[in-house]
Amino acid sequence: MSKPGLFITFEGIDGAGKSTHIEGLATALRAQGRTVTLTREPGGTPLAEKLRALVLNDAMDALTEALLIFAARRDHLQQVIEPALARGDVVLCDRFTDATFAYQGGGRGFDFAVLSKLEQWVQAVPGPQPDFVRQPDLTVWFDLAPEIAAQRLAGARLPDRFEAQPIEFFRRVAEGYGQRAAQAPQRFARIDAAQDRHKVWQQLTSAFVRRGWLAIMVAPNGGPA
Ligand SMILES: Nc1ncnc2c1ncn2[C@@H]1O[C@H](COP(=O)(O)OP(=O)(O)O)[C@@H](O)[C@H]1O
Ligand SMILES: Cc1cn([C@H]2C[C@H](O)[C@@H](COP(=O)(O)OP(=O)(O)O)O2)c(=O)[nH]c1=O
Repeated sequence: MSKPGLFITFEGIDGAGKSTHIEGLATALRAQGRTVTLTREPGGTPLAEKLRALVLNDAMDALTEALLIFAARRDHLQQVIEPALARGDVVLCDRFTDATFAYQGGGRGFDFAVLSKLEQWVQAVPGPQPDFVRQPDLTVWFDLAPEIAAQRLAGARLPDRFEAQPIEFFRRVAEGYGQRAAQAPQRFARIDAAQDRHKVWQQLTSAFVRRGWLAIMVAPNGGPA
């Protein structure tokens, strides 16, 4: 029988080091026989990528921003994530709803109750129970002080609407992630992202080995560590 699908999300403030490791993890999982769907939010479908370009570049108020992000999420869930999980894929998704609570809720100060309502509507999909709401099986949280993230990003790339925010914004975003992790501790694996790349990779793969999702510790190229 084929293995059940797994939905894994990656979170953290900009510059925390997510992108550095996601592809390596996909390679490691593929090397162990899993089919991996690698995707991101906002985005992941042609429509959601158009919405991403608007959200990252155009000025708008906080409600418009939240609605566009959740609209993109609904399309992404229906077109990509749910079909992949139904096939038994491992879905590795760079950001998901925790980012909305952290950035729109924590960062922008938008109403958490409204975000929770949108989460319930948008993530309601056919499932084992009639009122099933899709949530990640695991959320890997790259926890990093905003000061260190800012140093890493300085000059690394052209900032978008979020990356251009002052450090206080990222303090609130980081707090938002902390709150979400405290609300669902069993779903979160916290990574100390201040460590060097190799140690971060080791923490990341350990979280998968502990859950039986990777058989051995593997190097970023898919080989033994
Ligand atoms: N553990 C680390 N130590 C130092 N620099 C890092 C580490 N991990 C990533 N970086 C660098 O920090 C920057 C941001 O990393 P990135 O993976 O793009 O972050 P994110 O995707 O979370 O925004 C990049 O220039 C990357 O090379
Ligand atoms: C998914 C999501 C992302 N974002 C923001 C966080 C990031 O600054 C930006 C894009 O995320 P990301 O893809 O991580 O950016 P990059 O590839 O440049 O590292 O969108 C939100 O504000 N809310 C959300 O719900």
